[in-house]
Amino acid sequence: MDEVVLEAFGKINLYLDVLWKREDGYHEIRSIMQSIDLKDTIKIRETNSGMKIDCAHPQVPLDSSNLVYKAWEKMKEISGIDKEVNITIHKRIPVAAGLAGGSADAAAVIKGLNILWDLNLKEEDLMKIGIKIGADVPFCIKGGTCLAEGIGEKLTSIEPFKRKLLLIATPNIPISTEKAYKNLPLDKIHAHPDIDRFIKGIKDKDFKFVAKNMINVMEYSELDELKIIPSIKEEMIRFGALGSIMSGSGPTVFGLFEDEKLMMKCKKSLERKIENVFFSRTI
Ligand SMILES: C[C@@](CO)(OP(=O)(O)O)[C@H](O)COP(=O)(O)OP(=O)(O)OC[C@H]1O[C@@H](n2ccc(N)nc2=O)[C@H](O)[C@@H]1O
Ligand SMILES: Nc1ncnc2c1ncn2[C@@H]1O[C@H](COP(=O)(O)OP(=O)(O)O)[C@@H](O)[C@H]1O
Repeated sequence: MDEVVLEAFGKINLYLDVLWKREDGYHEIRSIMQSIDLKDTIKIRETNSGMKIDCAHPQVPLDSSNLVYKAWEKMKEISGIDKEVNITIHKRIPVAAGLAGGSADAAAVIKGLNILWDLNLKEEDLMKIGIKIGADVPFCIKGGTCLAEGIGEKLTSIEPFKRKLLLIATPNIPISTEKAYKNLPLDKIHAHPDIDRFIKGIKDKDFKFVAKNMINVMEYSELDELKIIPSIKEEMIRFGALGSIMSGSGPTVFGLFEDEKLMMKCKKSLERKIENVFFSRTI
């Protein structure tokens, strides 16, 4: 085999709490991470003519700063295999949007090279490689519905929260994750919501409870780029979403709906002011 094609699924945070800043600059978090059916497609092909990345999306770098390049470098280092590859990214996940698009692509390359190079590494080993690239990469390798702790790398699968209707609205305002964390006034976040109760809601399949209790403390980040968030959330609720919050460091806002027709109406309304509005489902 000299070629593999993989799907790289995006994620949302159904719950995101930031606890404290560590000495290494990273933040300790507690999150419920959820895979969604919005995906990039990654093709990895062995080549002798130099490492090359192809992607038609103008915001995706094609050099060594691309997370797929870093994933290839790490896999070479760990396996001792020094083979060049051509990686083609079909980008559908909005970039720098809080949906972990770059991390999903890196996760797909880690999994893909494990297959292509016959490494037989276990999922846990792949996740350890993933954390060297980014905090969201281990989750993108594992997928599903997980409690994420530490900086996002300590993952515990919980009851699946599948096939829930999502409306996703991504304003065209790329946000740097680093800046969003830096501008988070941790001293003002006093009430940390009850995650155990939230997880119980997922286990009990209490969809309404989950939808109404979703929370993302990163919405408090003091960035001008995030000023648009409350109005999108309000519009989602006005049109019948059972709950609506920002995903990750934003600016994507998603709403959980029960009624497809209401969701359709909401999409039409939001499209008047937001560039990217689309339907998705949890997986
Ligand atoms: C906020 C979250 C929530 O799932 O997602 P996104 O909005 O990026 O999708 C994650 O914590 C983001 O994970 P990820 O985007 O992989 O972060 P990384 O590339 O590892 O780190 C980028 C920068 O964010 C900050 N960072 C990241 C993770 C974390 N737990 N604490 C941090 O302080 C650090 O300043 C780091 O330099
Ligand atoms: N494969 C990739 N896809 C998207 N962005 C990438 C990729 N590799 C590196 N990047 C860079 O990473 C930044 C964050 O991208 P992304 O992972 O989409 O956002 P987020 O962390 O908010 O989910 C982008 O600004 C982009 O320059």
